[in-house]
Amino acid sequence: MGSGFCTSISLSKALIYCTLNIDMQSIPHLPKLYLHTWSGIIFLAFICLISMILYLTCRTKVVTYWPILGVLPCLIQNAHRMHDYCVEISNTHGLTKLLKGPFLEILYTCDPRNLEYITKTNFPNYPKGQEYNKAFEMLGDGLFNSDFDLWHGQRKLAGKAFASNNFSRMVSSLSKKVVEHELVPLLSKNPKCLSKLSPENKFAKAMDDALESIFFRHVTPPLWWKLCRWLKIGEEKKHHNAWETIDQSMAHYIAMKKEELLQGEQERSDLLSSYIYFQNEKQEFTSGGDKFLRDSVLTLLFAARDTTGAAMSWFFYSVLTNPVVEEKILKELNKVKESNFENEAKKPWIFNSEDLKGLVYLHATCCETLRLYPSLPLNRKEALCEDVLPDGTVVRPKMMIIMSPFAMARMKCLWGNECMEFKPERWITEDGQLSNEHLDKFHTFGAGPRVCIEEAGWQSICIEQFFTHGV
Ligand code: HEM
Repeated sequence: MGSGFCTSISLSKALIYCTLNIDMQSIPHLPKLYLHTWSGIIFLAFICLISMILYLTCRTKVVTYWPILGVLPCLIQNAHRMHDYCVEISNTHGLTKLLKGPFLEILYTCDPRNLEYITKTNFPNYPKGQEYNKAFEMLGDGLFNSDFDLWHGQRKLAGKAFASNNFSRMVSSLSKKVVEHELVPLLSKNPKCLSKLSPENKFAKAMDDALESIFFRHVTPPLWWKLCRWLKIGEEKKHHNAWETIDQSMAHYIAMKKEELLQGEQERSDLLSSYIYFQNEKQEFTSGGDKFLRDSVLTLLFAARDTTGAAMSWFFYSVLTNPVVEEKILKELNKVKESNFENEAKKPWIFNSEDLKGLVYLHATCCETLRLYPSLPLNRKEALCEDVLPDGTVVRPKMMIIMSPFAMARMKCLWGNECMEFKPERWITEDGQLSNEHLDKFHTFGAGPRVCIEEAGWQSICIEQFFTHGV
């Protein structure tokens, strides 16, 4: 090493002499300077070589541990394709993998036994956690973003609001009205109405921006996004602006609804009215004035809006790209049409939730859509105390746990060799009934005490909103 180093110095001296034709001995301190320059170049070359080796290994290996940085470079490199990356991790490293970086310890899992244990069996040990709460700070103290007693109180209130008969009646009739008087005419007159040229809805855009920036908060180190928030740059600038717009709109809706209720214009059927009623009744956890109303209703909007939108988009995509499935659904719907619609000539036929009850193939198609394209592809929890998961993995306090229903759906060991295929038939038993065989590995709605509040009723609400036939 020493002699090689000296040789390279002499060679370089000769090279410079030949090229520049300078008498190097005539320049004072030159050998010392060369020595510094060359050791610097060699050091840089060494760093480049190591980085290249690590880069190539990182490209071919799914999870690589870099010195000091741990898995951080791999996470950053794959942030834009996080869901596919989870599938790759599971296919190469197994259903559960510990990922470590500076100030970062993530336990990634898509093992159904672990998910069941975390969300149900030992639920109290796995709250969403402080870092999750900070990432979703925009939702305030709403149900989605709270833990422990506050969550319990909010969950009870939301349960009461959803259980009201007025609410389900209102959703049912409003959905039908929207389809009949707005969606169908819009689609018939202007098939490009959903293009980017449609007029911008400020509130909708703010909700999109907010969700996108919150996603980035989940996949970047907390210190980094907090610094960006402080500087109001990049995704955090978007977040800040979205927050302002959302707050203005929410304040407007709340004031409008209070006014309507004061005038006695409306019965208490929507969720905001229910929350105002709970507050007037001084029920537990409802103090906090308009902030309580804003946090509760914004949470429901966040929880319902994109989950349903994504599910419906993937549903139509899957049906359109699988003509055999489409044919089978139309066959089922035609039977309902024949028995329910006296005046066949009157199009479009708009089905309501009652009409769609008992349509096994349609239900199976929805389940298959939500299996392959879960609206919440990643879910996150934080461990309180040390624990051991059913697969033997040791969990340490404060460890971040990332669960991936998206990856779970793509595991051959769980769903068989045809796991990637869109096959509603897997949800139907031999005697034509809906099968509950797969429910233990179907975590699209979560499970346990924090299972999606709409889990039971989602199908009736969503399908009714969009299902039209004969347009
Ligand atoms: C296809 C549609 C939907 C899917 C796939 C879905 C999925 C989920 C998932 C995975 C969770 C998280 C469970 C957890 O943290 O462990 C959740 C929670 C929640 N969902 Fe949904 N959801 C859907 C639609 C809706 C709708 C329409 C509403 C309300 C109108 C809603 C309200 C909520 C609420 C309030 C929570 C929080 C529950 C809690 O933390 O206790 N969801 N949902």
